This record gives sequence, structure tokens and C-alpha cells, in this order.
Amino acid sequence: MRASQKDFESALRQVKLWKKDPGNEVKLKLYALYKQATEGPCNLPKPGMMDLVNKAKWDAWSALGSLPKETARENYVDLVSSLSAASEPPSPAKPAADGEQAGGDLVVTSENHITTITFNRPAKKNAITTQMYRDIMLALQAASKDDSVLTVLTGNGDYYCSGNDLTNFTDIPPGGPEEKARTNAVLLREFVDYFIDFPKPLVAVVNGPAVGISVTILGLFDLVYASDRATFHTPFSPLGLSPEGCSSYTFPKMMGPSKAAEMLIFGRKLTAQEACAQGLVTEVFPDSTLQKEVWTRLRAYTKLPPNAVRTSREVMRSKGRERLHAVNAEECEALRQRWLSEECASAVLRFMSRKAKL
Ligand SMILES: CCCCCC/C=C/C(=O)SCCNC(=O)CCNC(=O)[C@H](O)C(C)(C)COP(=O)(O)OP(=O)(O)OC[C@H]1O[C@@H](n2cnc3c(N)ncnc32)[C@H](O)[C@@H]1OP(=O)(O)O
Repeated sequence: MRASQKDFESALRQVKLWKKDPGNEVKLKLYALYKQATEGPCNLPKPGMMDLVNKAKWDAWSALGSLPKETARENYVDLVSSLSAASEPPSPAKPAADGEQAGGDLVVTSENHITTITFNRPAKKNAITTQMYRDIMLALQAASKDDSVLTVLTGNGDYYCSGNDLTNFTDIPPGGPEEKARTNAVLLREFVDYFIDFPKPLVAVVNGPAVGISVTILGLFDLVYASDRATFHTPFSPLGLSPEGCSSYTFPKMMGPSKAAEMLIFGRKLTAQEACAQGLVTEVFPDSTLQKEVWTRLRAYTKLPPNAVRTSREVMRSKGRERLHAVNAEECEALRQRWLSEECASAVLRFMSRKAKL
């Protein structure tokens, strides 16, 4: 059945009412079909390599070649109707479809002298947005002053964290990609500095797979407890990137240079057991008992004399702190340059157009 102009307009209105973001892949398809249906084949000049968003849009539209306007209109209507059921708002009685809890992308709680910071973006595998980096710093600042003895980082849902949200690279400011790379480098340096300087024991409860920066900063934690479902993956080279979170220093020190190279240069993904054997993980627990066992143990640790805990930690940490700050600065500068590379731009584009996954 051919879609009429009325069907097309109704589909356009329907899309505007969607409450749930359909994801980049779908948005690019809709954009391309819309442009083809209303303007015909793409004859705009190709945007520059660093203009990630417009390049992805241009690629999607150009890929439709000389598809007739009527067919594009029909495909648009079909796509919208097939997706509409999935985009209907959840009924108020039910939890949101993606399982997000009230409290936003980051949930901070304090109980029994433990402050817990939870990544809470399960629908996006807990990828860290620019706002979340800032909120984590605020949470650490507050936790450093509250009455908690331990600070825990964990994730809600099936992932611990899928690392940096790759769409953080796509909103290019007026100063262009150079300004974006500079501000990202400043934010990253400040973020990692918070972990280097944090005055209380830091504990990660790695409830599922961990990727990128959520893995590298584990080298700055005191305890890392992992589910046997967890994996540890730092795919920097495939992304055109280089290591951060002081891992270029902490990982070789912890696991030896060649094991660190396999992870940080060649992107080998470790199981929880392998990560434990390399010293990155303190202990692995069956997924079914992780929460019970870990929280029981952590509550017992909070009963230890707090000043003794602090002093022991400080004498273990103080010697290496200056070195870690220097490493952090060096890694951020390397990344600033990497973010301006064609290798990195292509990797982000591949992810956005869903041709690539880890
Ligand atoms: C201020 C800047 C500081 C930068 C610091 C430098 C940091 C570097 C890093 O952390 S590098 C690592 C970056 N992470 C990745 O490359 C992971 C990318 N994600 C994937 O490969 C996959 O999503 C997966 C393997 C994590 C999970 O695959 P799968 O189980 O098949 O799920 P989906 O792919 O369908 O994912 C569901 C949903 O989540 C979105 N998503 C997942 N990870 C990210 C991410 N890192 N950034 C943005 N979005 C992410 C994914 O797009 C899906 O969204 P959709 O449903 O399509 O809207």
C-alpha cells in the first residue's frame, strides 16, 4: 500500500511524540528518509571528517542514492509504524521501560558509614555523560567530607559501565573540534585528579562488564570486588584513543608491562578471574551472591578504627601521588591530540552508525 502525504505527515507528528530516544541508528535512518522524501537525493558537499554529526547525517542520506521520493516517504511511514509500539510512554504504574530509577543518571546514597555512587543509565549500559563526570566529582567532594568510612562505585543493571559516552564527542562548540578536545582534556584531568586525591578508601563493586575509563580508574581504587559475569575491556586502539585514568602507569606496575600492553595497546578483554590473577581485581564472587557477600564484608570494614584506616591508607598512597598527577597530565595531553585524529573520528562515526561494536 502506498503511503499518502497525509500518512507521512502523521508519521512526522508521531515521531515528535515519542518519549524514548530511539537511538542514533534509527534517528539517522529517519533523517535520511525524511530528507530523501522531501528534497530528493543528497547533493550537498560532504562535511569535514571532524564534523561528526553532519558527516553521519550526510553519509546516511547519500547512502539512499537515487531512491524515489515516494519510496522514501513510504519507507519512513513503515519505519515509524514499526517503532511506534516500542516508543509509547510507559504507564505511570509501571517502572520506565529502561529500568531507570528516580534520581537521574547517577544515584548517591549514604548508609551505615558507606557512601555509594551508582551509575544509573542501564539503557545505555551506564555510559558516562559529561554531566555524569561532573556529578561524580561533586559526589566525591561531598563523600570526602561526610561521616562515611568507605566510598563505593557500582552500576545499576547488567553492566557496571560501558565507559565514556561516545556521543560526548559529537556536540562540537563554536571553537570547533580543537576547543572540544581541549575542554574534554581539562574535564578528564580534573576527574582523574579527584580519584588520585580522594582521602578515604575507594571500593568498586563491579556488577557486570566494564569498559574504557571505568576500567582504567580501577588502578586508583583500594578494593575491586567483581561478579564472575564482569569483564574488563580497554579498546583504546580500535577507537583511535590512548589510555587514561593513570593506567599507563598503574597497570604495568600492577600486572607487568606485557600483560598491561595486551590490555591497553591491543585491547584484550579480561574475564573477572583473569583480572583477579593480574591484580586488577581483589576478589571474584558468584554473581548470585556478590551483593550479599560484598556488602556484609564492607559493613564489617566500617567498624574498624577510622583513624587507623585513614593513616594506613595515607602512608600507602602519599609516596606515589605526585607521580600519578604527572602521569594524568601526560595521558590527557596525548588524548587531546588523539581526539583530533581521523582514526578517532572514524571510530566514533562507526559506533554512531552502528557498524561497529566492541
Ligand atoms: C570528557 C571525556 C573523557 C573521555 C575519557 C576517555 C574515555 C575513554 C573510554 O571510555 S573508551 C570506551 C568507550 N566505550 C565504548 O567504546 C563502548 C561502546 N559500546 C559498545 O560497544 C556496546 O554498546 C557494548 C559492547 C557496551 C554493549 O553492547 P550490547 O549489549 O549489544 O548493547 P547495545 O550496543 O545495544 O547498547 C545499548 C544502548 O547503549 C548505548 N551505549 C552503550 N555504550 C555506549 C557508549 N559508550 N556511549 C554511548 N552509548 C552507548 C548503545 O548505543 C545503545 O543505545 P541505543 O539503544 O542504540 O540508543
